[in-house]
Amino acid sequence: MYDTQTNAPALWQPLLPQPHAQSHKYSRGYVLIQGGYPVTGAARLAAMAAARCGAGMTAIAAPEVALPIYASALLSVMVKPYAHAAELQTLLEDTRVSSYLIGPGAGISQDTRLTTLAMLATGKPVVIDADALTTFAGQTDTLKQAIGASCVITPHEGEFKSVFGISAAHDRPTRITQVMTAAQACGAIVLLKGAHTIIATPEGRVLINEQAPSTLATAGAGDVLAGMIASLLAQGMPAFEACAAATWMHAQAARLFGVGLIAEDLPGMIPAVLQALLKT
Ligand SMILES: NC(=O)C1=CN([C@@H]2O[C@H](COP(=O)(O)OP(=O)(O)OC[C@H]3O[C@@H](n4cnc5c(N)ncnc54)[C@H](OP(=O)(O)O)[C@@H]3O)[C@@H](O)[C@H]2O)[C@@H](O)CC1
Ligand SMILES: Nc1ncnc2c1ncn2[C@@H]1O[C@H](COP(=O)(O)OP(=O)(O)O)[C@@H](O)[C@H]1O
Repeated sequence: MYDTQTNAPALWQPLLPQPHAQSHKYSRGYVLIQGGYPVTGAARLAAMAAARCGAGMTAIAAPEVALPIYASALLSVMVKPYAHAAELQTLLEDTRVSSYLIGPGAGISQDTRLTTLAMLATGKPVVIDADALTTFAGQTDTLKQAIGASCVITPHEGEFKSVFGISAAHDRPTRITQVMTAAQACGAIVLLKGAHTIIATPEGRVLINEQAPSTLATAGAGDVLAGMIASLLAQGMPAFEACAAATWMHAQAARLFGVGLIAEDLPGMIPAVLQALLKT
């Protein structure tokens, strides 16, 4: 049996990170995002969301060929170009990095898979989304062996099916049980996205987020959510609460914006959502 709670700020609000007088940019959390090529929009959306959620430093590690695209479209987000795998590994080993995100726009390739494993090998929090998840299709055991503390995977239904080999059920109790079983099987927090997002830990904690507006069904909204989770993890928020807070704030940002929402609109709404949460 499980006890499913509905996601609400009371569950995580006191744990939201806040800067203090002694903070510097690196001490506020450093999110390193793998930037893809030729799909570059997804990592940029994630990076803007990570920065707006309070990480003091957000950087995109990008193949050298993509440097002009990333650098011309980003100001506060740093771009770290690499020419080959060894240079990327050096970027990953920067001791100041406090969380990683891989998947948005990464491409379904052996390189993406190896970079995901290299991120996991650091022992720091990792968010695995989109293409990076797909590179582990049907390989839950491999994921489980590689996953250490604070790993979050964020599949939509299609990715859930490809990684865990089962279609997410439509009836709620079965769906929740499936996500809990998936979390146990891979040893990570599993966040199954959808109109109602389910968040489950390997230890059996589970939450359901119910306040997302249907305007969130728009390209890139999931990339924004992944960046938000990575940001809260980088700032030291416990992983389950970071997932719950990011999912709630993501939905709230969309609600505040209203109709006509596109993914680019979400990062800019985060400050108003955070401000209201930190005031109450
Ligand atoms: N601005 C940018 O740069 C953006 C870049 N992006 C990046 O592009 C990359 C590939 O993105 P993508 O959309 O081609 O792949 P993906 O989402 O896996 O769809 C493939 C197939 O999966 C299915 N499917 C999808 N969603 C489903 C669901 N909820 N529930 C069930 N099934 C679902 C559906 O197939 P069907 O089931 O309909 O046959 C669909 O045709 C990826 O790296 C991403 O991060 C995007 O984030 C957009 C903004
Ligand atoms: N009908 C819906 N109602 C509310 N939220 C939705 C709905 N459909 C999708 N979402 C949310 O929108 C986001 C879509 O993410 P995802 O499927 O990864 O798209 P993308 O890959 O384009 O970023 C998720 O946060 C999901 O929970």
